[in-house]
Amino acid sequence: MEVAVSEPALATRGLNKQFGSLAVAQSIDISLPRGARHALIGPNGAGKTTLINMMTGLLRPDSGRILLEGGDITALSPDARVKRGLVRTFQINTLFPHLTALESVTLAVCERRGEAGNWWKQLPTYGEAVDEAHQILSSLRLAEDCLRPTHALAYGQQRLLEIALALATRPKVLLLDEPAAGVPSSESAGLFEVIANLPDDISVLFIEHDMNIVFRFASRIIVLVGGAVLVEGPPDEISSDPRVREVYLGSSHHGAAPHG
Ligand SMILES: Nc1ncnc2c1ncn2[C@@H]1O[C@H](COP(=O)(O)OP(=O)(O)OP(=O)(O)O)[C@@H](O)[C@H]1O
Repeated sequence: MEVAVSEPALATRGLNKQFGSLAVAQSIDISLPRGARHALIGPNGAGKTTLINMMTGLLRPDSGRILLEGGDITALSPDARVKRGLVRTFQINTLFPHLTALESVTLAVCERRGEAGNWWKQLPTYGEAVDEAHQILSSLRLAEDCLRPTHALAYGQQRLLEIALALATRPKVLLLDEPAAGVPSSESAGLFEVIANLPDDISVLFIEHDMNIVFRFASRIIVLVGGAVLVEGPPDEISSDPRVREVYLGSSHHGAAPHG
């Protein structure tokens, strides 16, 4: 399908969701342009993960639409969305501890190529899958450790491996839910540097609570409060926005207040 260049990589239109009487998404209109490095921030319970869950199809919105490169994906299953290029990582570790990084990513490449169940029948092309996996791991600075079992990798490397598995699906849009969760703060900037340097044809939306990281690596910031977008803009505008300051200084949360 030919896609107009002006079409956002991912967009939500009038997205609404209630849990009982609690409105967790209220008329959410978000546009993620191609190549974006956007952050989704907000206090605990603002509805960030719920929004990502609706984008990926884990949760159905009560109303509204989700568009991937202009095409309506609201009714598609999570698997169908991954096949179309909308891929996420989770806050929790979902890795196989005893496989090496290279084995895990090779399996993910084979899965994308439809060879996962019978890779042994495809030995000639299996080498190509290993090469592709190795190249992905190199791009994430994991090549040196790619033959070590996953459980022996540093936690920051394990989080990068999660991203490597997502890259093996050849995503157009990557949704990263706290990709540095649990990583020592001294390592999280390195992890975000890798994310910022992903190829330009991958659009990224990440949830992150560390405001130093958000202001350093996001090109735009979407602030969600009480299930609604409070404000969206570039880091300098967001850091000096009095409404954002009030939300962060006036309520409990587990990140630092925006600086600026
Ligand atoms: N399945 C569910 N059923 C009922 N309420 C839910 C459900 N999932 C989330 N909630 C509630 O919806 C609100 C939004 O939750 P969500 O996890 O999306 O927030 P968040 O912004 O991601 O928070 P955090 O920063 O703590 O991860 C919270 O009040 C939460 O308790």
